[in-house]
Amino acid sequence: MMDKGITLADIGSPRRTKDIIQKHGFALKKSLGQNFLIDRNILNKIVGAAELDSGKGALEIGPGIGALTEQLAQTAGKVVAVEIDQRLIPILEEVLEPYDNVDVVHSDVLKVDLQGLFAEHFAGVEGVSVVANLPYYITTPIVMRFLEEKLPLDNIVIMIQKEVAERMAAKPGGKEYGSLSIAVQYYCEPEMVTIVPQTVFIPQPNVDSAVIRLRVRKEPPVQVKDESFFFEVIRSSFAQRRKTLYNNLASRFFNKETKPALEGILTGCGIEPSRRGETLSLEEYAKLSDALQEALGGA
Ligand SMILES: C[S@@+](CC[C@H](N)C(=O)[O-])C[C@H]1O[C@@H](n2cnc3c(N)ncnc32)[C@H](O)[C@@H]1O
Repeated sequence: MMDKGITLADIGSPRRTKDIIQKHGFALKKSLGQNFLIDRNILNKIVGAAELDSGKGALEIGPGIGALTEQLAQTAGKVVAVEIDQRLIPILEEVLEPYDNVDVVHSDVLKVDLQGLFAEHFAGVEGVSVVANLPYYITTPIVMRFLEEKLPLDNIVIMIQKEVAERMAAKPGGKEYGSLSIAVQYYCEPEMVTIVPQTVFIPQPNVDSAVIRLRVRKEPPVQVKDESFFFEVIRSSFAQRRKTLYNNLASRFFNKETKPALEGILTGCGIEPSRRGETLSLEEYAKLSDALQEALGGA
């Protein structure tokens, strides 16, 4: 396939990326996390991890100049790319012109009506995955928005800062394990796909990156009576990492008079009060959240 004399499937090559940027006089904005991918091997790994086929859809966040979008368009049945930067819209329309299965939406992914977007663009599609080289400054709010809205997703395959990927995949006991690990693992099964060197971007970021696949669960692995209280308990348990679980929970949920009950609640769940939040498993948090809620009169 040819596009004005240029071979397709190469937006992500260093040469073509530079040509597109130069032709449009585009100045990359650091504040929007604009580090564009210029490595075919990494692009292939991202797309491969999303397990797409011609019946499936891909939602890309932040297409930039379309390097990943083009690979997705060649693999998925339908691609929707949400880009915040108005200056990139005409560029995307031009470079993606040969593909009739791509819709570019000019919007902020944190504000766009995701349910409406799914209904409008993915009707009749068998399964949708989020696939993105994310703007790192808002990785966590983006991922949490997709998970909390309970969109019908198969996978979330994202390039993110390596440390954040490690936190998402962390198991109890280590220093990376925290409220992000638990929230992500409640909704998904995380799996590291690959570590990515800084040299595959223009311009190069100051941090190391990783691609992670979050396979979205059909059902959470634990049942809780009240999801929002469960997450509140988790956040409170990590409020001050040096404090014990007992002290963190006491400052959030108890006063002087009610505090003596906490020890019994914890031991009743088989949890030593002197443990720290980072040692508890998802199952233990589920048990603790239900017991605390009952004791506090919320059940
Ligand atoms: C790391 S770049 C990735 C560009 C391209 N996908 C690639 O891999 O080369 C992040 C992209 O996200 C866009 N972006 C930043 N904040 C956004 C937001 N809130 N909503 C949608 N797009 C956003 C940026 O303008 C940029 O195009």
